[in-house]
Amino acid sequence: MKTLGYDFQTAREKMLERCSGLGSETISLEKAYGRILAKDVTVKYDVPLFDKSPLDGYAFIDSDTLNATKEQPVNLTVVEEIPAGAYSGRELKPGTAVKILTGAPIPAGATAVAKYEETEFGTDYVKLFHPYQKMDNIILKGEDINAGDLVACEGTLIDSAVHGKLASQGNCAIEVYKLPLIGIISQGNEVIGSEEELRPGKIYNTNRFMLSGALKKEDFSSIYLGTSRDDEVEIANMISDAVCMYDAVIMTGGVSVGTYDFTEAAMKRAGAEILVDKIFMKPGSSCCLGILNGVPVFGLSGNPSAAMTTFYLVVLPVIRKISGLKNYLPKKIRVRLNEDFKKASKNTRILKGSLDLSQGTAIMKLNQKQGNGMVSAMQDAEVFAVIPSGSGPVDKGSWLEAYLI
Ligand SMILES: Nc1nc2c(c(=O)[nH]1)N[C@H]1C(S)=C(S)[C@@H](COP(=O)(O)OP(=O)(O)OC[C@H]3O[C@@H](n4cnc5c(N)ncnc54)[C@H](O)[C@@H]3O)O[C@H]1N2
Ligand code: MOO
Repeated sequence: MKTLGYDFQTAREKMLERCSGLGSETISLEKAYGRILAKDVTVKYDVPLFDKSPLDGYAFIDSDTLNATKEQPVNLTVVEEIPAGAYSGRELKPGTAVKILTGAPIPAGATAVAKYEETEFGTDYVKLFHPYQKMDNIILKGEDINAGDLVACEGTLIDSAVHGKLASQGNCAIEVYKLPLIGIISQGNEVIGSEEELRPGKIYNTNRFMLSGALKKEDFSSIYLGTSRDDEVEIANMISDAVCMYDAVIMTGGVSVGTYDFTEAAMKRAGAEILVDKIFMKPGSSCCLGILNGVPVFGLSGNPSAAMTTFYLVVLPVIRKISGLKNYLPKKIRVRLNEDFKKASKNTRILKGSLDLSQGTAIMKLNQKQGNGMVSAMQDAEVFAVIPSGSGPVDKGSWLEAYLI
């Protein structure tokens, strides 16, 4: 008897509120890409560290150019060259200029930069043909990042931009959350491995690869722990072992109400607390989700598309949260259907499709195969759209709430 049924948001919340980030570890900047910050990082050094030139040209004092015209240019004496990486200790005097290269520090006293193309120059002079304003073509110290600013807060993914910001502060040790490792268990007397000979009634295991691939796409590592027979004790033992070694366990199969569906009984036998035993959506309603020794255990449908629906809407956000990520929920958008969806939806229905952004709006191209047991239903899927329960057929051009997967 199923008594713990919820909409997918509530089911997800039930699991999320019982899970949190693993401990932290300190790693080098070299290894930081793709990891998640375990504490706020503030800036030590201004970026840039000094006022600098954005151009190859000449630096000078703006007031020297007050009367410069095309006909009567101002002629300044070039006293020095400052390439990037060099530094001039001299203060610039009126009537003089320095040749300066992109990225080089502006010398003391200089207040403007002109690019080569606007000047006429020789080795020891430069002519300027119009007046310049104070700070023309000067990148100011701290303009990009100010010392004391927050580089990124706890729970942020170190993507290439954040990695760059961290790198701007020198070779620092970075505190990140430990990486979760996920165990995958398949279930079913009918399920065989791809190396095995196909016999009548048997099927090849597709779910383990769909799950491990979807995890890998988000940089989560998983290990396939094998396929159990439809046997309550065997499944319970696999779950008990798995929660000692892994930070989350995902199983498929055996969550319905048939004679050979043992997931819930096995989870209970292993000592798990069951938090959800049904989700009000199609596909993906059949599931059994719980916690054992603080480790989330997800029993998903054996049907491939049903399993992946629950995976993206419920399981992945929980795994993201365990990994320390602050933004763990799937991104919500609105999409327009590219064709009629003719069936009425008694339950909340999750449609799969791809996104076409070429016409300036998010158009969802419905996958032609939507069945809960179909492997093809997930092909090219980028977005899950939600048809609310009780809806009739949905017309082409209708707007639906959707989630990016
Ligand atoms: N009397 C009822 N029967 C069913 C109901 C129901 O409400 N009442 N719900 C149906 C729905 S909806 C779903 S979804 C499935 C859920 O089934 P199970 O989670 O118990 O999964 P199995 O029966 O073990 O398998 C279902 C299907 O998937 C195939 N399978 C299993 N594992 C794999 C794998 N690793 N790779 C590929 N395919 C797999 C399996 O052979 C079955 O065909 O229950 C309905 N029944
Ligand atoms: O429960 Mo099934 O998972 O609706 O497709």
